[in-house]
Amino acid sequence: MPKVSISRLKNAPPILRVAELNKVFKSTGGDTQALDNINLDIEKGEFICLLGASGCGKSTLLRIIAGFETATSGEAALYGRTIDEPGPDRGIVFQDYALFPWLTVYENISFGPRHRGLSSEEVRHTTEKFLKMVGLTAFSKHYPSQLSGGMKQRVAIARVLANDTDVLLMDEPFGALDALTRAKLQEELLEIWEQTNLTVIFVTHSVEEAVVLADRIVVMSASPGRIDSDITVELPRPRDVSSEQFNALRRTITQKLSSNLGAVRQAKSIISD
Ligand SMILES: Nc1ncnc2c1ncn2[C@@H]1O[C@H](COP(=O)(O)OP(=O)(O)OP(=O)(O)O)[C@@H](O)[C@H]1O
Repeated sequence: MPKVSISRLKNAPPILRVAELNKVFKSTGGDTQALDNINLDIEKGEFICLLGASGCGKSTLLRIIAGFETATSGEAALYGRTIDEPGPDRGIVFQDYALFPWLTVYENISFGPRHRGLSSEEVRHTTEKFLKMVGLTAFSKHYPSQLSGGMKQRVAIARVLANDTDVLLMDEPFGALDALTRAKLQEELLEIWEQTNLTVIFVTHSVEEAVVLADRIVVMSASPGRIDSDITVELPRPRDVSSEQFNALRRTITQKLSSNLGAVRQAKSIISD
């Protein structure tokens, strides 16, 4: 029995709209067009993976949605409001955890709720709820340096969840983890996603990770960063990585990425000739 049917997404209102968005980085070495005319509508509750080769602009797009970076033209809007700064409606999880090393696990997670002005009872309730959700209740008094990579990433996820965020932005969050821990955290993330109303935008290089996780895979191509294709994943959950359908989709997407890479190499060689 699939845990989540993608039918739960039908008719959900779009909450995030990226429209005609361009990003050019100017530097003394020349301009880099990181993103070229990106258009993307994301519905509430969707799990989107941004997938593409290094340099295709995945992180730049995520950082613009997070409000850390501004578009050169076009816009990203959440609930109809242009994003021009970070906000509590979006939380970001990076590959390198970005925890406060001087705070315990409990204090890292309770930091947001305390600064939101919740009562001490609400802070305790929220912190304990998310500690439990990520399976770290027994480690609440540990410091980040006393945790494994997987545990640190669980704390980072719990910290974002405790901020009562709507959109969870994840930039290759499991990229530094070993294969087994990565698979476990993917499973846990999907469980959390099912228990909450979160919209997830997840950046990855890994085709397999995207096919395991996503409702939609947005495949990007580089130089400049563009959306190459937007693929709805109809496979039931939990997904069987050894199934024929899983592998057929993985192959199709890998071929797309390879042909994108080939086109970029060809374009670069024409430019440099
Ligand atoms: N602050 C910056 N200044 C100048 N150029 C930048 C800056 N940030 C990114 N770029 C350039 O923009 C392009 C897209 O970079 P970005 O990091 O978004 O790609 P990515 O797909 O996330 O890559 P990776 O998978 O390697 O992290 C690259 O050519 C990169 O060199």
